[in-house]
Amino acid sequence: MSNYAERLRALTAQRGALCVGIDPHPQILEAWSLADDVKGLEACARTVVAALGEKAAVFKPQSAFYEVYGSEGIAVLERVLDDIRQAGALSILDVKRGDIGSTMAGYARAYLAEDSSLRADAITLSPYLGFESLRPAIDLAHQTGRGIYLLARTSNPEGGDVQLARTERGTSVSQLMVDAAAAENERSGQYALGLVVGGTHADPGCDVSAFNGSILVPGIGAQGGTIEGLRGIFGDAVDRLLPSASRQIMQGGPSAQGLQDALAGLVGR
Ligand SMILES: O=C(O)c1cc(=O)[nH]c(=O)n1[C@@H]1O[C@H](COP(=O)(O)O)[C@@H](O)[C@H]1O
Repeated sequence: MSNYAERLRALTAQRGALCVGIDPHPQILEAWSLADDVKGLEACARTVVAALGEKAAVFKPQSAFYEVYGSEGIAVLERVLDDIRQAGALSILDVKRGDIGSTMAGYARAYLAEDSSLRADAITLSPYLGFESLRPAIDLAHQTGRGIYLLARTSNPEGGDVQLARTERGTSVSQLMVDAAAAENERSGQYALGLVVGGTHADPGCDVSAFNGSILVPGIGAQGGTIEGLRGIFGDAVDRLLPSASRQIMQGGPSAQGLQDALAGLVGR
């Protein structure tokens, strides 16, 4: 069985390194003339995968927009994750979970176990209860060949309050996470751990030049980040980036052509 890092490398080589966020905001539903209900949610999310499923390497549904509609919204999320699998693409389920280890084991089973209906190829996790609190998820990801993206430096302006704080040794909190993830990748040899570093900061405040996994870069488009700006921010690490845009692509819909043009506008740059 190939692991997440290997699958990601193979697929981005074929389809380009871009992640399509599937965030059916109420404003997107309205712009697509869909009702703000579970039927509108399903039509919106599954239209994105139908139009782009064989063109993009990675899709990232944001769980919040599905959870809003309760159990029926979660059922839609399961079908969207299945559509992504059927299209031969990879899924990153954006759940940003983080909890004490014993609870983390539950989240890990929900998203990373082979027999879970909500399984994804990778998930986003928050390491701010301590890197080691994520151990059950890290171990399960290694067992099932899945991936984890750790929030290191988020795209939002408030993130710096915590992530740029310095320890008594002068290292930023985000750098601690970068270094912990890199060490875990070296130890396991699976490179299952990636980072989330927003594409919205001229200086992200952590050095990822020696990082050995994938770097998810949200914030492209609606939050002001650009593909052209990535080399200036990330230097040579640009080859390990997985830029991600949600609204910028979904605003191209609902037509398949409009979505494909929006995707091509980002990948082609
Ligand atoms: O983990 C994420 O994907 C994420 C981390 C981060 O630092 N910033 C960030 O915007 N995101 C997510 O990326 C998506 C960004 O959406 P757009 O701004 O529409 O492209 C949302 O689903 C956010 O929750």
